[in-house]
Amino acid sequence: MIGGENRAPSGWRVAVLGGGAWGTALALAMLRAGHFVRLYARDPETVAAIDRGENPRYLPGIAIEPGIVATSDIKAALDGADCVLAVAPAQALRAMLAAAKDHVPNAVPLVLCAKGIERDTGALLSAIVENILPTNPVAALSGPSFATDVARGLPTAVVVAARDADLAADLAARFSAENLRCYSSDDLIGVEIGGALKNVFAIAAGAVTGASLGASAQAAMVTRGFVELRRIGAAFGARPETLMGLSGLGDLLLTCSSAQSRNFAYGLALGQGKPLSGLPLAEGVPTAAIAARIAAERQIDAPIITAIAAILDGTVTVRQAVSALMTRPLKTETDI
Ligand SMILES: NC(=O)C1=CN([C@@H]2O[C@H](COP(=O)(O)OP(=O)(O)OC[C@H]3O[C@@H](n4cnc5c(N)ncnc54)[C@H](OP(=O)(O)O)[C@@H]3O)[C@@H](O)[C@H]2O)C=CC1
Ligand SMILES: O=C(CO)COP(=O)(O)O
Repeated sequence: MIGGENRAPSGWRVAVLGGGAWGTALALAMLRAGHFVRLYARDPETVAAIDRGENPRYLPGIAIEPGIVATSDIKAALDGADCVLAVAPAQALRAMLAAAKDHVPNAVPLVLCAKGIERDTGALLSAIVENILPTNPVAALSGPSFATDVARGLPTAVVVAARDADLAADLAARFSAENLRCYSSDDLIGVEIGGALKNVFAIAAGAVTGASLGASAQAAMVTRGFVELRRIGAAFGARPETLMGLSGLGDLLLTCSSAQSRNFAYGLALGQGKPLSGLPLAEGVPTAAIAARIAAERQIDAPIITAIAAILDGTVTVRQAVSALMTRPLKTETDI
């Protein structure tokens, strides 16, 4: 725990639900911030590996320092927790919360750490929490942060959002440590939308690179993609300045420019015409489909999202999508 008068006292019992790359990295981050950490991984092999000081399936080559109590018993993980971090993939959140529901202590904050929109329902993840755990305040942690960077203790900045600004500030203070700087926000929806939609554009950026369309096309796609992100954000009530921040522009910059991003890597394979099966989690795949549906239903102009969804469902090729995007009617740039 580092000093500074805006830092709250530490020593919470933090339950981290999800033993993948991000759950493991956040468990380490919480440990370094001075908390008592229990990590729930449903796979006993992951638990055994973390006990040995590694998570080779999800964080190969990274040493897991001692102190995290790993368990595949979700009840034990949640017993007496002061705070819960939900770190399963977005499409698995509902199932994981259903398993956790009876064991989450009343009124403790539930912090969403996944980035996505539920594909079947169009629900934002906060709505799923509010539905399953109505007495637990919901927060979201998002921003440009590769699990490997955080696990290695490299300097990283994220944003922690909750509707209650005081709760967001308290969580941000408690989670911050020497190399994890947490900003706070009361724009929960804005932070969620930024994190969810950037994954779709990271796939698009990978596809542009994979199809060798050039750096100019890449910059155009990211810029116009950001316009679409802001349009959809506005439709959900997100504040524009939130989307200009870490969860939104910040995460777009990171994941649209690095093959370290699994979404970018997925798009790269797509653009190169390589097989997609067996690739790691790419949250942008289900989110593209539901974001395209939301845009169509709400009559939001989102041609890049729509194109990515069509490429992913095999309706059009990358080249056909690019051609369609380039021949759309001309317009003023400031029409957002
Ligand atoms: N990796 C990163 O750099 C970052 C990831 N995120 C976000 O965090 C979320 C999780 O990503 P990440 O950890 O990287 O994904 P991984 O693919 O690395 O791990 C997913 C984990 O979730 C577990 N899981 C899946 N379904 C369930 C379920 N129903 N109940 C309990 N556990 C389940 C998996 O368990 P099992 O092994 O048994 O399948 C696995 O441990 C995503 O939304 C991602 O966008 C956000 C910021 C950074
Ligand atoms: O969200 C992330 C970094 O902020 C991780 O991105 P990927 O899931 O694309 O690897």
